[in-house]
Amino acid sequence: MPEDPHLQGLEVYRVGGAVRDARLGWPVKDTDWVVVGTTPEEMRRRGFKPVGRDFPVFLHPESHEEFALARTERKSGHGYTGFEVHASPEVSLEEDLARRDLTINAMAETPEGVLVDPHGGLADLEARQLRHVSPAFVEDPLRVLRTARFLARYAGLGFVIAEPTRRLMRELVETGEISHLVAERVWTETEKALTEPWPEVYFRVLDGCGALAVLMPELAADPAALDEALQRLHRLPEDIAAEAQARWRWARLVEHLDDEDRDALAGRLRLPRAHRELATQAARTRTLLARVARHGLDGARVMAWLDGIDAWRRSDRVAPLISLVSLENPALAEDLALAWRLAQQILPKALVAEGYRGRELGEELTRRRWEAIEGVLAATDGRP
Ligand SMILES: Nc1ccn([C@@H]2O[C@H](COP(=O)(O)OP(=O)(O)OP(=O)(O)O)[C@@H](O)[C@H]2O)c(=O)n1
Repeated sequence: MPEDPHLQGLEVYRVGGAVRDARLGWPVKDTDWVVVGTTPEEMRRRGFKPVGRDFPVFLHPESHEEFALARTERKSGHGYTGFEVHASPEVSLEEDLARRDLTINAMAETPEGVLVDPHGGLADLEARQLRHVSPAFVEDPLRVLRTARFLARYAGLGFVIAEPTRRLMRELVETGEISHLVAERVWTETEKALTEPWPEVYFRVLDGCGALAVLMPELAADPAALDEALQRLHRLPEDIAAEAQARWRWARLVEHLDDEDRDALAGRLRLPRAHRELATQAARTRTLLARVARHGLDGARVMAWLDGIDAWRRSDRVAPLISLVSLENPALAEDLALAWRLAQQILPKALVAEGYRGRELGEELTRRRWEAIEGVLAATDGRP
């Protein structure tokens, strides 16, 4: 790096997550840099590509790593828009580090690897403490969620949130500041948290400081149900794609809510449609499990479930949901798989060939599928 011609004569420091994670022995995702003592014009002249909307950030012409000009930030209102950014060649590295959220995120390092650590980040890293840098922590309520998310990532390493920081988090809730967060920021942070190794920790931290009751009141309303939901986060169907993990975890988190509460929550957070749909499917599957446990298995319940998850049009949905069922009731999962396989073989095309049309076609299709399912259930002894 020191001999990189694009950086010749520039004062640059590695900052943030890269410095932290390297020292933790955690995989370093991408490296962010701070540049001190220069101007946007000079960065462009060196071939850096400006990308920042709200503050001056540039992409390196070759490595494409992010280089931000040192800046200070001051709160000037509620929420995200309420920030005054000041970037100029006079802003020092120390000033830039002082605006950051947690001490472990406020360390910098020269290209040669010399640590600059004015806030005791390394000591906190070693003591496993998430601690705020300064009282300015309260200037951005998103930091409550970020701190919860970092704990969801590092809890297994023994990290805790320092008590004074917990106090500031509660303060951000009590002053109502947390309620100014826009849905998009809340969901972005929550979705990231759902991909962390200990996602349940995120929700426990938010619940503990009162933020969950403000941001996701449907989840906070019933502590016992929340507790169970958090335990479910690690119980997912087999073989789901990595990109689907957050969606599945979310679905498991909210599957116990009634339709109205689940919709209200999804609406408040402006969830993407795929998340809403999967949550509904998980809820329908939960209903099926409960009905079968109470009343036993019959064709009507299986049909209601298949209709409820829109299985006939979206057959790809069925296998993962059956996998979900098998976590709780493997015998039922086997019956469902067989019933579904047979019912799926009954095709509209064949009925058309027999002369069925329109409404009669639909009714006959349902009747035969039902029959196929009943046939399977009668033949298996898996009925509770
Ligand atoms: N509300 C915020 C957002 C970001 N930061 C600072 O900006 C840095 C970069 O933010 P981001 O890329 O979101 O976090 P990382 O620490 O790099 O973590 P991740 O591993 O999740 O990317 C953080 O380290 C932190 O110092 C902050 O102080 N307050």
